[in-house]
Amino acid sequence: MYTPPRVLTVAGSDSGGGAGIQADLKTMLALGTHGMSVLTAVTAQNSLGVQGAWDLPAEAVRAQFRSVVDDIGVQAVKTGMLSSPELVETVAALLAEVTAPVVVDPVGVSKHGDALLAATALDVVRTKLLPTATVATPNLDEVAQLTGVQVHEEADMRRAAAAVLEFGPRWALIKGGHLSGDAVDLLTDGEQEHWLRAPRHDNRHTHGTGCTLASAIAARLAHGDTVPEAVAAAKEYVTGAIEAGFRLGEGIGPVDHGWRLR
Ligand SMILES: Nc1ncnc2c1ncn2[C@@H]1O[C@H](COP(=O)(O)OP(=O)(O)O)[C@@H](O)[C@H]1O
Ligand SMILES: Cc1ncc(COP(=O)(O)O)c(N)n1
Repeated sequence: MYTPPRVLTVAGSDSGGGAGIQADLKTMLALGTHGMSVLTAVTAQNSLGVQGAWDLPAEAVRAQFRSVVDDIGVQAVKTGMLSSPELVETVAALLAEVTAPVVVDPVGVSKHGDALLAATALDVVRTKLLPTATVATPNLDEVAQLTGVQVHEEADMRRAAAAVLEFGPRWALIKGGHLSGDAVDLLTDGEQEHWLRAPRHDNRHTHGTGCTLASAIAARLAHGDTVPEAVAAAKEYVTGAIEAGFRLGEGIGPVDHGWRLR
């Protein structure tokens, strides 16, 4: 009997279904894996923004993680919204005991500018969470928050990646989605350098792009891809999902996780 690779997301819930745990699980299914979740926080969220957010107790995060890892096992893990210093610390300690590859999306702020990580948690992200990462996937705002490096053009992305690698992830994927022109990301481990370039789709329905990309990387890693192979496949998937993004509610709609099924 075939058993699909198992992938775990440790992230927050987006009630609107476009980002967070919901985006992660849809992506994992679309890429042929069995998705599992450790919920860190619950948000009341829709296409207009985040209307409320509540953290789960650290004990609940630890218990979910134990339930999944001790019985089912994981072949890759992805982290997203971790919200508070205490939860970042808790998750970093749990990840330290995992041998599977870990994709850390250091989620800071939602597309609408709502904070999803306390400013007081930045230091724990730098010193405890990033060192556990096989791949860290900051967007340009997160790069600036974590390293102080401001990226205004593609040429600045090398400096940004070097600054992120200082915190200890094996690979840094600097996402250039917030620049103009082609959607260009830089993947590097400090030696190899891979530039991933896709046409920019003029589609405002981009809610969940970062979550989707990071989960797709984790799913491909669980299938056994190398990091460069996984990131290339994930970039292709997220680009198609952005192109197919659709209107939902009155604001920014989601990417289409099911685009390959249509
Ligand atoms: N309009 C767009 N067209 C095509 N690709 C995009 C677009 N916006 C973002 N991307 C890509 O989506 C992925 C997520 O990037 P980004 O939006 O910067 O992350 P985040 O959601 O964390 O802010 C990256 O691969 C980026 O290049
Ligand atoms: C619960 C939750 N987690 C993450 C994001 C970031 O979304 P994006 O992928 O668009 O940066 C979000 N809006 N909500």
